Amino acid sequence: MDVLVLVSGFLLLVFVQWWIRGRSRQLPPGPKPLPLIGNLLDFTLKELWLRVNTWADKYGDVVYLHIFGQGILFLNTFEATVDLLDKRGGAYAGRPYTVMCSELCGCEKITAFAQHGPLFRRHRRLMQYALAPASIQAYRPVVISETYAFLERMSGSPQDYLRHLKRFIGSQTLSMLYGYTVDSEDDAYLRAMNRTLHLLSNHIASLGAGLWLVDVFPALKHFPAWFPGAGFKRSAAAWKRHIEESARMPYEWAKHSSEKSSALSSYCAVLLDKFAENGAIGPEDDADIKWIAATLYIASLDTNLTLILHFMLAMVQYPDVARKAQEEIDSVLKGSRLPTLDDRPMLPYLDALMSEVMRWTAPVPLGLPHRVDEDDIYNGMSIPKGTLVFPNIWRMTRDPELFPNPEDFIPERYLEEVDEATAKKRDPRSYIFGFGRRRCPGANFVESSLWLVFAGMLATFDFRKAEDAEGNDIMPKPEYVDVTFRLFAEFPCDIRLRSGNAVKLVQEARARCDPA
Ligand code: HEM
Repeated sequence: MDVLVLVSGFLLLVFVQWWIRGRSRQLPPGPKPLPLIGNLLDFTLKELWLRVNTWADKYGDVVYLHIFGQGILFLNTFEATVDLLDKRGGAYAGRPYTVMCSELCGCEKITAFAQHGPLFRRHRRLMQYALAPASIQAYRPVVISETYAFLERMSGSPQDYLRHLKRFIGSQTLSMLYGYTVDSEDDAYLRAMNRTLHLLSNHIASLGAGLWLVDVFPALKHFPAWFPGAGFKRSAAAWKRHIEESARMPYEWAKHSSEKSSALSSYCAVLLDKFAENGAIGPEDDADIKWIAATLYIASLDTNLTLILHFMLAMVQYPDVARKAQEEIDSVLKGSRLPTLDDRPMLPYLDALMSEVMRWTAPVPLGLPHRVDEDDIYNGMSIPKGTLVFPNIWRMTRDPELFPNPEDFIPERYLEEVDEATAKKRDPRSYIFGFGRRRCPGANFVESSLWLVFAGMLATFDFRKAEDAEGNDIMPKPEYVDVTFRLFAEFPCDIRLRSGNAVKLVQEARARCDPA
């Protein structure tokens, strides 16, 4: 009898332990996977955020899937995202590790792809210094002069807006990072950097680039490059060379020119000065400054382009909003000059419009993936080490409780009086820049650079719908072309100078920026 009690007790203990372990290994809910390929067929590269939203409706706050065993977790509420990516930030700060991108193409040196380790921490410390509000003041003159140069080019041929925008964002970023002035669209540094961005987005590092076989079967990396089928190794070697060259060239230029007293103040100059104060710059610091600058270029382009294009789309689709913002600008400036950052406190409607652009755009709708570096449990659900975690920023910006009629563009929602907690929850800056230790370090910078573009464009141009051959308005319908950014191709619109005075104001503003 005693033996029976002992054995039953032992079996009960084993069962309880098994049950607890089983429960603790319970993965979050999600669509049912197929053997081996998992949920591969559930994914789409077209507006993936809409598909994820349907999973959120069906399965709730957290949704888990896998592709070939690689776990993928979507966090569908602000609260769940803060719980994991902010509050447990130390464990959730990794990035995906892939043989093709991280190893063969050498992208680990680019901060956005770096694992959560010593290089990442050094980079983030330097970025924090160089992109802090006090340092940003130093780049303001180049930001302003590039903005006016853009408005001047736009006033010559407004219908070429996409070309002007790409040139503007590239020139402004190179200028701010290296103190380098681009004088044509064919500039060698501009071309090299843009090719790096193209390689990363289309061939190496995004979902849109597809899945490399070597990432499913890592042993393939040991094949010699000449081996039939190992073409990926030859491509990776060529791409790696290009990426390194595109980072090296403008940085060498900045180092050389920072020795001259006439050098423009830039991110590189700020950091080179900081190191010079502490003695000679070591090889590790040198490499860090170079790769951070390249990272910042790569991170600036598509994010800025996505936001400015959505701003233009909103101005075309919501002419009353554009008119209201223009009336506010006119009432303060009376057509005497273009708006400057000092005018911002007098233009509250424009501020509300900018917040609404950020919310409505949700430029990186599913953020960038964070990799979990240790096994974790959340609300009784198991999150295995190595899972890639995506914040569902798209859903946060469409929360109907916070934003009634979320698909409509309504700046007035930001003019309502609300308590501090609600204001923080509704501020798109609380989520569009990502979370935790990976949160976008460029958030402070774009706050003033984007405001200046929006204010300048509204002061200078009218945005209308284009007309078809019969004179009917063409409703612009954006075609999203990227899986990471809400980036769309050109859309038909009719952009015109507001008046002859607008050209004069742009030319005067430009002239004030030119060194005497
Ligand atoms: C224009 C609007 C921008 C938006 C909406 C935006 C948004 C984001 C988001 C969502 C992330 C991922 C954060 C995460 O993993 O949780 C990110 C990362 C990053 N952003 Fe931005 N960004 C913008 C502009 C910029 C600019 C202008 C710069 C540089 C001056 C910049 C530099 C970076 C860098 C370096 C990272 C990688 C951070 C890391 O991996 O540690 N961003 N950004």
